[in-house]
Amino acid sequence: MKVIVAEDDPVTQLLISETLKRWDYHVLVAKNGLEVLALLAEHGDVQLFLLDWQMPELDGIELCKKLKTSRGTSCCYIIMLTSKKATENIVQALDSGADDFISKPFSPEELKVRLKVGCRIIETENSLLHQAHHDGLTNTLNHRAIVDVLSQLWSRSVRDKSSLAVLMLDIDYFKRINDSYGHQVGDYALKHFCKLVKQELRPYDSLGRYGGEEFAVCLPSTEADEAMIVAQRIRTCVESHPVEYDGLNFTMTVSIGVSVFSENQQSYKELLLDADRAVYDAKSKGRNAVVFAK
Ligand SMILES: Nc1nc2c(ncn2[C@@H]2O[C@H](COP(=O)(O)OP(=O)(O)OP(=O)(O)O)[C@@H](O)[C@H]2O)c(=O)[nH]1
Repeated sequence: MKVIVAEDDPVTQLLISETLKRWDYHVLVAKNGLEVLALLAEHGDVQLFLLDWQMPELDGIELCKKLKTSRGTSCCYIIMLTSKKATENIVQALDSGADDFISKPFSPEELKVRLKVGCRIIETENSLLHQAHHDGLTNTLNHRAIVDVLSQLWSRSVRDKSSLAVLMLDIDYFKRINDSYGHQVGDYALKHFCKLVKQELRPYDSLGRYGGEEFAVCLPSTEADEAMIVAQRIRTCVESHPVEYDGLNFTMTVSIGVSVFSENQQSYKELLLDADRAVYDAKSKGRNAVVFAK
């Protein structure tokens, strides 16, 4: 696990960082709060912090407040390390957002177990957050999460006048798959479908389960013609990769509606609605088709 150690005394900094490396932590060091913020610009995934209270420029308490307010939903666990010992100091540290407090001089064994507690809490929170945002079957974003992503991207497009496309994907005759082969095979087919779609997307595109066998894809910085190409690629890929399960082999197809951001839209909901209408058109045109929203 990555950990940022902030300590202005070079000897103590070296002692702590070498000890943590021996315990298999990936250690990043800073000598004040500002350096921690600079490190985070490059290592935004760090969640564990060991902060000295008294540091020049930006001290541990002020840094705690900044980290807790700026990191949104991403979990971070802060251990405050200080020679202060009074109850009022502990209260102040925890009140400013620290999760734990160790008084110097401390025993390495105590530091080791407190770091372990931090890792345990970070892992639990990460797993809870993942469950809150993902669909349990397909491991794609769930309905609320994909709508949140779209709403944020839409606001960014309004602000920057940048392009944005949405694809609405609806698997064709999915009920027949369940009816013919059973629900378990239907579940497998949904997972297979999502794997195929994901391999056609860029790392910064988002796929989410909008409902049952309907999925939404957000394509930031994507114009209409590029979105149509991606949609056609997905359609072809699904059609040409049959579901293979326990001796079964059958082809699945998908109907896709495509819509793009325009400055006339009042909300991201219009973008979704347009894509939804286009899927409906694709279905009425015979399915296994891509339709651009008018
Ligand atoms: N196995 C499985 N089936 C699901 C799941 N969620 C929804 N479904 C099924 O998906 C089917 C969707 O059926 P319909 O809405 O009639 O659509 P369709 O059969 O795909 O037909 P068209 O969309 O018109 O092409 C229903 O039978 C649902 O029970 C799921 O998580 N697992």
